[in-house]
Amino acid sequence: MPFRPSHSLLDCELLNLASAFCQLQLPFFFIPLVEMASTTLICDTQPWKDLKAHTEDIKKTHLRDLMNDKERCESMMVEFDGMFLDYSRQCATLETIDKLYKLAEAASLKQQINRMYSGEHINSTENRSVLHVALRAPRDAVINSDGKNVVPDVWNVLDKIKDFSEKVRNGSWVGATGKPLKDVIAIGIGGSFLGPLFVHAALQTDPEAVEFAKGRQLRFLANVDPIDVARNIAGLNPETTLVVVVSKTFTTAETMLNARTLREWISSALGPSAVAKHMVAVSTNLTLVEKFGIDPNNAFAFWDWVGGRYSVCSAVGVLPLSLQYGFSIVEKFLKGASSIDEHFRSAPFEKNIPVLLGLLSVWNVSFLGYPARAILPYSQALEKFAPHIQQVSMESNGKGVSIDGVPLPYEAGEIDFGEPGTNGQHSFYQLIHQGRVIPCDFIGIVKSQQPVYLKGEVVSNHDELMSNFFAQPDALAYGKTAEQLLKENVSQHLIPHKLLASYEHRVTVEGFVWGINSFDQWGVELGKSLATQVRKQLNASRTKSEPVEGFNFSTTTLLTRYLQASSDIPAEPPTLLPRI
Ligand SMILES: O=P(O)(O)OC[C@H]1O[C@](O)(CO)[C@@H](O)[C@@H]1O
Repeated sequence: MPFRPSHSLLDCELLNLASAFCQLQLPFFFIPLVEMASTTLICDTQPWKDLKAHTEDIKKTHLRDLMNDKERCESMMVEFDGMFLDYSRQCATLETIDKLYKLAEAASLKQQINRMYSGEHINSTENRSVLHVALRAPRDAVINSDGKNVVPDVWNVLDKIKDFSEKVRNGSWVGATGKPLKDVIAIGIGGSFLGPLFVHAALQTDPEAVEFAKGRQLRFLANVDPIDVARNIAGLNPETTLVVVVSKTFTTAETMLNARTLREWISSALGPSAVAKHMVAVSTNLTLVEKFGIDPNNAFAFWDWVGGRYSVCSAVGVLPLSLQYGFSIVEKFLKGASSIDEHFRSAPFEKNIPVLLGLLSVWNVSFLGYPARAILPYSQALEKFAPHIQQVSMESNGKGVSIDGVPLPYEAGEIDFGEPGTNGQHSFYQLIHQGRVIPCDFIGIVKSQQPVYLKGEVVSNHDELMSNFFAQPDALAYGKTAEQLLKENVSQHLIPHKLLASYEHRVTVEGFVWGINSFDQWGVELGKSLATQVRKQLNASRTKSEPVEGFNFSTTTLLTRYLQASSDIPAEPPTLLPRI
């Protein structure tokens, strides 16, 4: 069982030292013991073996030569609904692509896609359907889970969001002191934060969306670090602020402590009864929503068949974004995602953008041995795309066992990172150019929403940006690998969801081929469990001066020093809120 060495640097002025401690985690701690099935792993199939052998041929070719083959390059270009994918800079020949289609067949990829759309419980370890596609389905669509068409429920919530967000925006829903609620703080973490933040960042530069957002602020509170609370409430008035608590489970420690902190912020300013007008919730767990003190009528539901990291098209993203930009803008991007869903479901693999992206990821990771992937949008509006896809991809496919619980003899998952171009060129591109081979996704936008032309300049500012978008892949092509996604002049607020849906399905394709469950996340439970143990220890040490015990030597040493250095914190401090 492989150890996952990690290290953290606890360098805190309170401790006047920089000390690192290493802990070895056993990543399979929480995998539920499932019946070891005798299913064949994909690596035991002939197409996998053929691709392994083919790798030797590929290593003898040079991308420079492949790029000179016009017919090859032309056949590696695909477009759909304003997206143009050029994957000719991949270290692959037409024979490679054919072999990948055979691998897809061996993985029953088409059948698995069909099973997902038909609502089968493909998330077998949690016994759930996987139907985030239903969140953006047209009102008259029929998508079943457990024999029930879920689309009417989806639209009941969307209609409720439309109604509520319009009331808040037009001032017919006001706060406890009768003032309109012009600012929103959305509390959530992981999938309850990263997707909505990505879309918000993209819409902030869209002139139409900006017009709708005039006079309003939307902020996101994710980290339990009180600095994040302070930053979020800085300059805001509780009288004109609406807090949206976003949590699929309504149990996530960070989110619930932040929710209690902001409930205190509101109550201490406006009285306890103000919570009813200043706090609403998004969750699947309406019982815990009510127990927290939020009226269930002010809760916006979603369902277990929506994974947290796939939930941006549920009330998780739609509510905060509708409050900020209006439901009509949000409804448009749901349509963008839905268009990709239909494409993914029905397009033949050779024209199917998410399938091609997913198969090429498997090729890079499992055959060429390139575990990392750089996501490089040449658009500052997409600055939060890579952080969102990090969770979608790495929490989905960062697995070590097959969906049947069989330890994998190959690595699954990709190490995703990225920054907008051209910023990355002045940061980590040197390593990609001359250090390691890292497959790159270059994403370009044809028309900027913010055109700037200066007299006397050779090109517009957007063309300056795009000069790099076109240059970098060629600079890398000689020896490295890159894909290019060119977004045509679709309006900005359609792009986030076409990209988002394309990458959601890309990750799904990878998981289907690797034979893993991309829709559970048992691996993160260990950390939550250990944090609970430390939390209890800190409380016992601070309130009853109990010595640190039950931890390994390193953690005991650091915890003891932390407690000593922060011993001036009173055991029972008064309620303290940020001072900013
Ligand atoms: O929406 P919740 O239930 O608060 O969970 C937040 C996040 O925590 C995780 O469960 C673990 O990181 C994610 O899958 C999820 O998006």
